[in-house]
Amino acid sequence: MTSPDVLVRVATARGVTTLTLDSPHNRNALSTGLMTQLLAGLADAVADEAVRAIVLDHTGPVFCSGADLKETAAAYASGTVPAGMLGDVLAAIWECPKPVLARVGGPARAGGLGLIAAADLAVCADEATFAFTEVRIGVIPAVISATVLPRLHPRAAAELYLTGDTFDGRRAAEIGLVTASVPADGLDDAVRGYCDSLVRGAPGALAGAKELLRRPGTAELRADLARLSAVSTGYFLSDEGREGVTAFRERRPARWVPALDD
Ligand SMILES: C/C(=C\C(=O)SCCNC(=O)CCNC(=O)[C@H](O)C(C)(C)COP(=O)(O)OP(=O)(O)OC[C@H]1O[C@@H](n2cnc3c(N)ncnc32)[C@H](O)[C@@H]1OP(=O)(O)O)CC(=O)O
Repeated sequence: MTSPDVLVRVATARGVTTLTLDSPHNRNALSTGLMTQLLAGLADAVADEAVRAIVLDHTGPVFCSGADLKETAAAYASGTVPAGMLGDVLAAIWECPKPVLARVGGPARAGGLGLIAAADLAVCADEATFAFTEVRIGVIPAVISATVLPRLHPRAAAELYLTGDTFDGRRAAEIGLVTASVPADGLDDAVRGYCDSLVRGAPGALAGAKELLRRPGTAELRADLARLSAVSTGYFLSDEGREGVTAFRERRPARWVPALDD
């Protein structure tokens, strides 16, 4: 029997801590509770000298469905939305001195793509699907841009941010959103192979190599994320954001203004 209060499971073996998003009922949506536990799991893995690498995994069919739109809908009553914490999570992954690898066995949407892009390595199943759905919800991929844009070609970013269209694992690998896309039955072997390589590295050298990869530096990232969190909050609180989130909760198409001609 698993406790509903545990949204991120932690297991450590052979130098690798696996943080498993475990909220399948809402497709591992980025609720405040899940993000709090993810931040705690990351901090513990960083502090543990026995840990050389971190894997972000998931239970259920979906890697991550992005911002928790039901929590957001409920928060409208208080005139605010829980948008800021995602920036802290992305910064914690991006700045983590230990390599982080995302194991993506199923779909990821919007904020979930921020997690994948923040990770140093990401391996997905060919059948996994991806989409920057934000504009269809009336918001923009603001916070996640801090990690996604350094990975993507500007042309791919423009196409995918503006259309919200769904793409598969092979395309995700082509455009650099993931490191590799493999048949689903080879996913665990591929993840294990990368982890075996990662744990062979000297811990200090791994941290130093990550710092090189993160230039121009973490101060800029933090400042960028603070600004982007405010932008994101503004969109979630806008008329379009409220309509998109409400339409999601009511399981109906969003009604944008002005409406399209028939
Ligand atoms: C970070 C920033 C922005 C965002 O992240 S906006 C979030 C955008 N997210 C989405 O558009 C994803 C919405 N979800 C889906 O498209 C699908 O659920 C899925 C991920 C493709 C999975 O499909 P599947 O058929 O497997 O599951 P269901 O659709 O039947 O959903 C099951 C269950 O889960 C609930 N749920 C799904 N996604 C969310 C979510 N994001 N938040 C809350 N709840 C979610 C869904 O409502 C169902 O619940 P029921 O009670 O069973 O109805 C902005 C920035 O970067 O700044």
